[in-house]
Amino acid sequence: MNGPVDPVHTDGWSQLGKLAAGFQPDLRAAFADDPDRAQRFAFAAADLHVDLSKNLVDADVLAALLQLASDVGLETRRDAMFRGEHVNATENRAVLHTALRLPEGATLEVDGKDVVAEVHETLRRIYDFADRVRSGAWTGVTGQRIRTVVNIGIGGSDLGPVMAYEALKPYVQDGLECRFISNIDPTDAATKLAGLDPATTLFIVSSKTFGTLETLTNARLCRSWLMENLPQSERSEAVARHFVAVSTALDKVADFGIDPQNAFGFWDWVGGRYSIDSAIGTSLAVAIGPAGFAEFLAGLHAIDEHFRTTPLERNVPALMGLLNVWYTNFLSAQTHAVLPYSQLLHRFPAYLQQLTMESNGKGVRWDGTKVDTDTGEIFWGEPGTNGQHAFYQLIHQGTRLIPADFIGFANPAYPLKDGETDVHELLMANFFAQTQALAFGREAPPDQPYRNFSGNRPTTSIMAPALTPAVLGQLIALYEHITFTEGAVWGIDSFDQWGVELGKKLALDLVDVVAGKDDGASQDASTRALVDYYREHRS
Ligand SMILES: O=P(O)(O)OC[C@H]1O[C@](O)(CO)[C@@H](O)[C@@H]1O
Repeated sequence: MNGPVDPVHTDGWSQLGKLAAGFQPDLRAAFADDPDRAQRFAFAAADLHVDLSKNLVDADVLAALLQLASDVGLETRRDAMFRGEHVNATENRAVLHTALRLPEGATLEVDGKDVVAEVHETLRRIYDFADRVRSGAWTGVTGQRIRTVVNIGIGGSDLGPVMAYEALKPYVQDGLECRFISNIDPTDAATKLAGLDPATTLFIVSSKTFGTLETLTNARLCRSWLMENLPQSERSEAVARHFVAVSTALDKVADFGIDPQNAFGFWDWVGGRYSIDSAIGTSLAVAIGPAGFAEFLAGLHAIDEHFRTTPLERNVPALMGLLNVWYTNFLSAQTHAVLPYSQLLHRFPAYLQQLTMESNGKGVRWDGTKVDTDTGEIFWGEPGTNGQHAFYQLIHQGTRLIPADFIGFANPAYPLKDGETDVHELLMANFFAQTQALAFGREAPPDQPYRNFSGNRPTTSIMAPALTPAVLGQLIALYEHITFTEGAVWGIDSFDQWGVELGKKLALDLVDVVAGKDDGASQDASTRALVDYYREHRS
């Protein structure tokens, strides 16, 4: 693979630099001068309707962004990813989460193997397992059916499953509940296990590497809890009936004591933060059933096809990724808000934080050369309207530019009425009002400058008919490909995560110091003092 292009030395970049100098956005004028703006900047991608018209963009900026995409070879890199080339250069791996959602019968040979056949073979096993749990055919040691599935995992082995489970709650089978244990803070295991009946609880240990400290510690805590709370006579079969595993390291699964028959594998070409559609989604498949999970995969695939085949000027993930580059590198935006007008998406911003920040928070390009521009947007957010009563003040009147994605649905999951008023309509009126206020502002009397709304604060509105499994899949794939686009422009490897290594190693080095088995003499003075404080105050 050729080395990355330094974007800063491209024609597109220099055009954007010129356009940014003295850039005076005026969305009021832009709409007044161009009656078709709302239509011209509205795009369809599968079931998603995406309105980019309230962004700080005009025809010249758009043309320069598309020039930049061409200069850095965005489409070439995209095609290389879909083909299974080793675009994860620092780990010398293919990047093929898109293969996880290819329909049965498709073929894709990678490193001499048809990966689609393997994907569907694993899906069949997951679906069979999900059916058995859902029907009650899979029982615990006392013969009772499973009522609670506890996913034990962290990072990509947690954030996707919990986000999707929460988002698709209306599709979860009655009488089944999923819980998620991730943090090594023992509070997490203690509170999530509270009130559970071991006889009706099934654990899914989800870890790509099966070597993650948090996950293995929590898995052992749960195993002990199970053993302590089941009658002595039932314990010998307990792990076999109450533990399954998801991993690429099936040998380590066996070492933990889980029967490889009860394990679901996946492949090193699936990155952790791109793995919700692999066996890592097993808890979701159990919760919403194989048909729902298949619909979810089809949604992801629909956006893959859009990204793979649509010309860039209508390609929604590409356009959104390029706009983010415009804001980050040319208009000095420091962060990016994601504001779902759906309570069901309350974990979506947290999910996106790993997807975008672990992918693109890099200071060197994929060939090891140093980047010479900002990379990696800082994503954050909360569901509307809660955010409106918390931090929107800063988005409306603060000094920083914060591009914001608003996500909303025409149909509610719970159509409640307050007397004659449809409450979902109140929610959506807020969505529309906020994007309007941010774009167009309102001028205050000169003696009341604190009431002034400058407007020209950019938003993207993403809408769909309803939050179905397919639409959730589409939203995930949309942001995956936005992330890919930004990484391709910056020339970075969006698929490694070396930045998490050092902290993990130092934590292991400090375990004995914290326990008082090592005097910590080799530690720095601040760390030593903090550990001393901890040890003095620990009762
Ligand atoms: O699935 P695993 O191997 O336990 O890893 C969990 C998470 O840890 C990370 O490697 C970061 O530490 C993530 O990329 C990953 O999703």
